[in-house]
Amino acid sequence: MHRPEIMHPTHPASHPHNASPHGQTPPLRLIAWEITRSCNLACQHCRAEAHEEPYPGELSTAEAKALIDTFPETGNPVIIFTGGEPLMRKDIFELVPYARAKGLRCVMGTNGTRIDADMAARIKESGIQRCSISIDGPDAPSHDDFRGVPGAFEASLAGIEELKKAGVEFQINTTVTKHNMPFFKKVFHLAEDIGAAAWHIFLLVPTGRGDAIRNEIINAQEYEEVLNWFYDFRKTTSMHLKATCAPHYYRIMRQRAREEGIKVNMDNFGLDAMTRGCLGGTGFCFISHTGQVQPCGFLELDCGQIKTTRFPDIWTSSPQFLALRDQSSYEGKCGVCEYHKVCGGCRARAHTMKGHYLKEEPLCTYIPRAVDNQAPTDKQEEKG
Ligand code: HEM
Ligand SMILES: C[C@H]1O[C@@H](n2cnc3c(N)ncnc32)[C@H](O)[C@@H]1O
Ligand code: MET
Ligand code: SF4
Repeated sequence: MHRPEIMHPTHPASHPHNASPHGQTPPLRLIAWEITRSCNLACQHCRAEAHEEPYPGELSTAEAKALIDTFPETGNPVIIFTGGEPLMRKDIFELVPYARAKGLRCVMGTNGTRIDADMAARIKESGIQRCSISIDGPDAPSHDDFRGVPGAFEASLAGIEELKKAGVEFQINTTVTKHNMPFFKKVFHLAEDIGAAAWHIFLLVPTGRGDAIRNEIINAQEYEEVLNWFYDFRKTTSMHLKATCAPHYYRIMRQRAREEGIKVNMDNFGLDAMTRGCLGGTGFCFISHTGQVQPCGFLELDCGQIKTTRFPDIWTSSPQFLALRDQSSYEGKCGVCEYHKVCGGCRARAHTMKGHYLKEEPLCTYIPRAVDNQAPTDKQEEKG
């Protein structure tokens, strides 16, 4: 399928020639913007702890448009309109065309349950280039239980059918947990069967409501297993597969390619060869429903507030973003790992499970060469 517009954002370090408007500041590739936190579902893992009622402090239409005006100053980012449930925001079909008119590429992250024929037509007309729909199990019982509302599975699939009829490309987003790991392959096949352009997996981050289901996080060994399956699935499908919140995938991809004698380059791996596991603060950022800028939606660090500081200035100068762009500020094995530039570890998990966003990724089995040379006690700790 020809998909000229929705580029897979690449890691700025791979593009030293990419001139930035702010000297050393890398261009923004992707912004996830939580335009509302209200939502009609009640998912067990929701980072936003979203509920149906309106949230105070959401940006007004005028504030939202003024924010959009500043996006082109940061590069040419893809804007992900997310939530909460973005379709619950009343002015969504005013904001998307406004952003399109500025030349911005726009996509939407939705649970899909509210998309009927009329909504699908409006989405198409607004200029949204792709929708992600979250599917967390291969059938109604597994999905609905996790998403907190009976009928959610059928409603999401019906929404997808309407998008297809309206000619809107879609991708499936799936959050991997202990509960659905046994059905991983089935969800992959479901995504293929219904014609998804891509399958993006999210690995549970214990934040928001996700904190209460920490025991559902797969362990480091299971991560290796899932990401190795993911690598193998790649060879069998034309869907684009992307591991989000599982930055170790980009290490595993290189380890497997080396074993198989395949070079990691654009010819063999497309843009996966150019991107990085965690782009938070280097090519990606998140803007909350109230205008707080964060490295990602799962890491609630206050990197600046767009109501008081211009968004491009936050992207250029936030101390947290500057730290995330500097390998020497990373602690533990992530700081010395030879895969640092292609992985980076999940900063949100480091924050919620190890106490600080610059600590090492807690769920990685890999022992970097620099650590392997140290005393056995260190190695034990790394393995634990
Ligand atoms: C093209 C359509 C796409 C859609 C609709 C989409 C949708 C989403 C959504 C809904 C989120 C979650 C934001 C949140 O609510 O916290 C997200 C996060 C993210 N996506 Fe995508 N995405 C798309 C493409 C891509 C591509 C091509 C990449 C390639 C690198 C990508 C990388 C990411 C990253 C890094 C995050 C952040 C996850 C985090 O916060 O750690 N996305 N995406
Ligand atoms: C954008 C994607 O993020 C997922 N999502 C929401 N909350 C969490 C969390 N705590 N951990 C991982 N993924 C999450 C949604 O289910 C959606 O599919
Ligand atoms: N509500 C949408 C989904 O479930 C997007 C945001 S999830 C925090 O995919
Ligand atoms: S994960 Fe998405 S669909 Fe589920 S409650 Fe949160 S915002 Fe709503």
